[in-house]
Amino acid sequence: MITQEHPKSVIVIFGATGDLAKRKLFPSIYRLVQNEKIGKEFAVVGVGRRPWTNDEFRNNVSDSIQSSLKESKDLNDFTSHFYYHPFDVTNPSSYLELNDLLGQLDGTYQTEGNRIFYLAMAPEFFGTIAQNLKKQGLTETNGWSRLVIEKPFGHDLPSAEQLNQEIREAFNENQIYRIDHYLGKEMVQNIEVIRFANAMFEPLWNNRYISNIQVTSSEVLGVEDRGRYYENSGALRDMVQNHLLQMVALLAMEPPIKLTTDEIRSEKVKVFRALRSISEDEVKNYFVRGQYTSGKLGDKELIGYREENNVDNESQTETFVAGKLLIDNFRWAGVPFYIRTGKRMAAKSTKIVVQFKDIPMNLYYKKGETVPPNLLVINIQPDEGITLQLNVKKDGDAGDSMPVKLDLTNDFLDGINTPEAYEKLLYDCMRGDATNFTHWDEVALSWSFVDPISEAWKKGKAELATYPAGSMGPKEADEMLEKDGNQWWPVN
Ligand SMILES: NC(=O)C1=CN([C@@H]2O[C@H](COP(=O)(O)OP(=O)(O)OC[C@H]3O[C@@H](n4cnc5c(N)ncnc54)[C@H](OP(=O)(O)O)[C@@H]3O)[C@@H](O)[C@H]2O)C=CC1
Ligand SMILES: O=C1O[C@H](COP(=O)(O)O)[C@@H](O)[C@H](O)[C@H]1O
Repeated sequence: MITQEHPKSVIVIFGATGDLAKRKLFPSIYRLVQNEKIGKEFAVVGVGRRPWTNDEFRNNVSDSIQSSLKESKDLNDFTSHFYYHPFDVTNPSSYLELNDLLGQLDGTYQTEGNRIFYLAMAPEFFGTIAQNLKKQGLTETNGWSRLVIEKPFGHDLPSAEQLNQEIREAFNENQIYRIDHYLGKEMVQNIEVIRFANAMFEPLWNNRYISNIQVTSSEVLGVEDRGRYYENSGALRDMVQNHLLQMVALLAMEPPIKLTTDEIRSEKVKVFRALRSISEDEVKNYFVRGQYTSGKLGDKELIGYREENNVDNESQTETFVAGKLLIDNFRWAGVPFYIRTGKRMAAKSTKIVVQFKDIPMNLYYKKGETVPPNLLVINIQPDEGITLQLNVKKDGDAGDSMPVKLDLTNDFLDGINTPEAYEKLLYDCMRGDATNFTHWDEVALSWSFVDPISEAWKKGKAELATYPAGSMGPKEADEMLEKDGNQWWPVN
């Protein structure tokens, strides 16, 4: 059941001394309190191995908030709800002491026995933690207990199945919240509303009127200090298996009969089932992988991926992926969904471009010229909003037209006040709303789609292209669309 307001809970963060907790989780909890989404009935217990005291932990939380948010007030009051409990999560007996602390905090903060266990740690610990929580009795409370799991959920389908089995021995599916932070982004959540609340789009949202859909998520950052993780992951597992496929599912799904978690998830699952699987030998025709070499962004000289920390100097890991997806159902037969993502690209931008089919006859452009297509652009980040590219009469020339953009960016959204994705997802989890978390079926189907691609690459069945850091990816990604008579639309 979904709680309507002011959910109460103790939140245990495993990995509370790590990067994700500091950059995303603490500021999100702070904003939930400041925005009065949660009241005083909450406590946070941080777990890590570092021998910090409560005070050291609280100082770290304060620093994180001051460095991530423009304004911070009442920090002492806020951090007084935070407790640190150091232990190695592989040590079963330590969970008993943690349970005692949770019992005390339940009483002090009147959290009604509700517990969130947030696993902000490397995935190899997920199964162990879940099982220890169950075995040592931490899930037996008067209230509810929920498990939030960070990505990546496994490395491929077999490892994801194994992990799922371990977790399911301790928690039911309805207690498990697999986070995909893209599903918490305002404009990703807006995809459904734009599609299903506007009479003008839904009738056109099919293969009769849409030529192709492009989903780009480009990053300016390189791998930073995550080389060790990224070498085993690459862009396919890091971004495509989760964030990009989730956006494709939201764009392609049928209208759910109700806005409930189960109905929405079941429509997304149907999209994953209709995704045309690609055999290892076909991968080179549908996917391009690339790796950045040294380059320049503005005045800044950038090193190549192989020179980054903890990266093999002969690494074959892809830092860029572009792909062409086909969805074999009545609505989408014949419409390519092009996706691309990469690190060290020219711009930080997540954008969806829906390109409509050409008009049947060109009355307005000169012979040989084509009328620019109508484009619906959903800007997910850094700007949020939508633009619609239409053709209008060219000034003073009755027989000519030109494209203009109907820009709804500033009119309805103020990016500064838009809640962080993690803030929304944490709040959803506290309220028991799992709609914007991924169900196991979605995870399993997306691995089934991705596994032959990574297998083909591992076996060298497709070239690893290169691109200079600071560019929009390898030329092979442009050629993939050119073969279909299409082109990538600019992201900025
Ligand atoms: N950082 C990011 O931007 C994103 C991260 N993620 C995911 O979030 C998770 C965490 O990532 P991130 O914060 O970057 O990782 P970090 O390496 O920064 O943090 C790892 C955390 O795990 C703790 N830890 C490691 N081993 C143990 C152990 N045996 N017992 C107890 N604590 C332990 C560390 O504590 P200590 O050192 O004190 O032992 C530390 O708090 C990963 O699954 C990652 O894939 C997902 C999306 C984005
Ligand atoms: O999950 C991940 O996402 C980030 C990009 O997230 P965004 O919200 O900044 O678009 C990516 O940098 C990271 O490698 C990946 O693990």
